[in-house]
Amino acid sequence: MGSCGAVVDTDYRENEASTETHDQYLQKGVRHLCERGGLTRVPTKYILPMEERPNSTIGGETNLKLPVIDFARLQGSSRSQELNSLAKACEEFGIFQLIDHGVEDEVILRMTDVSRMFFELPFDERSKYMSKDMTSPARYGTSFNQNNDEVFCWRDFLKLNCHPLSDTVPSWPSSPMDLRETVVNYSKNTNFLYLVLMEAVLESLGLMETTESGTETKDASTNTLKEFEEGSQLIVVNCYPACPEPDLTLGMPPHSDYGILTLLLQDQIQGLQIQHQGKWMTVEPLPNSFIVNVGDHLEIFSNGRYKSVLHRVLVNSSKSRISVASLHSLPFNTIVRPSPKLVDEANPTRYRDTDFANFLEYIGSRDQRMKSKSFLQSRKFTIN
Ligand SMILES: O=C(O)CCC(=O)C(=O)O
Ligand SMILES: [Fe+2]
Repeated sequence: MGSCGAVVDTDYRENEASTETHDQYLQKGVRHLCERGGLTRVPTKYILPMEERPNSTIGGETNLKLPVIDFARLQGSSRSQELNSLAKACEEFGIFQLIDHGVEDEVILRMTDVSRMFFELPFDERSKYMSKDMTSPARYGTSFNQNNDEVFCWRDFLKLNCHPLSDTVPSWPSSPMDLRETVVNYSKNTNFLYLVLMEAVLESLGLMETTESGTETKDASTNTLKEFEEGSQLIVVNCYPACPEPDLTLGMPPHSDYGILTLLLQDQIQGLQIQHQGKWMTVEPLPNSFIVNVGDHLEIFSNGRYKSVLHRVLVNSSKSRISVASLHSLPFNTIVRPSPKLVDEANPTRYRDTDFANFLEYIGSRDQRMKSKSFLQSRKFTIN
């Protein structure tokens, strides 16, 4: 471990003016670190303690075929069957693959292309968007929570706030030239999928009212659906450069996503793992699909019936990997609590009321690597 630090420290001293500390150098991100070429070891800052390394934890070898939900069937005559599968997937896995989603190949292809091109820009161009402000409409950064992370993870990101688009887009990167148009288009498509999925989620939880004639009405759920429509959307483009020592580090530490649902687009390079029945399992990429995660807020809203999924990202020594996560949440100032219809004597409220401010406070307070699902744990009552 010591010699590894020394190798990179030498590299760093040659490269940078002496006023910059090694830590400040690493704050510029993994791509910046790799760009000079010839990196043969990972810097000490990225080396996880033995017990947190990818191969030291249980599982990891096994590939997992996730439950598959067919978006087209969800809207056709097989809806009730598909709703059952949706409920089962959210209860048992907290994650599924969404196929037949109707988003055009062109929209997806352009999104992955523009993402790759952004990370290939010169560092000075990317760094214009570096910011410590978590609410900034465009934020380039590295690791998970680079201000607090004791050990860094092997990932750079670009986070684009999509709500409301008319306010936020002008602050997004103007380079690559078609980034804004491409992300707007992509975000509208994923937001549409999200809203249709949420209607299905509400129905699968028994929260849609039915009239006497048997036709569905949204009346009782109108307010809830409206809140979802007015919710926030954050596009996170993740870049995991090839890593010289992938067994020592992670692209992302174990975490659950804090919002309602995440729609994830990954390329064909493996890396995502979920924890299932106590074991880390690798998610096999399925072409033309989105991966959909249950987030902490949906676990709370469903009073624990649907489970947010713990996941992490492995890196590899030969290929750079790109993923695009679209995180959907309720509006920032909304209090998230279990739906009253899912609370009764047999199922008392399991979670404290929570909002975005609680989350920000929590995330700012500790090293993310140690937290896993503990934000959610901190919102749990310990009565049962
Ligand atoms: O890159 C991936 O596969 C997962 C990304 C992720 O978990 C996230 O952005 O929250
Ligand atoms: Fe995630």
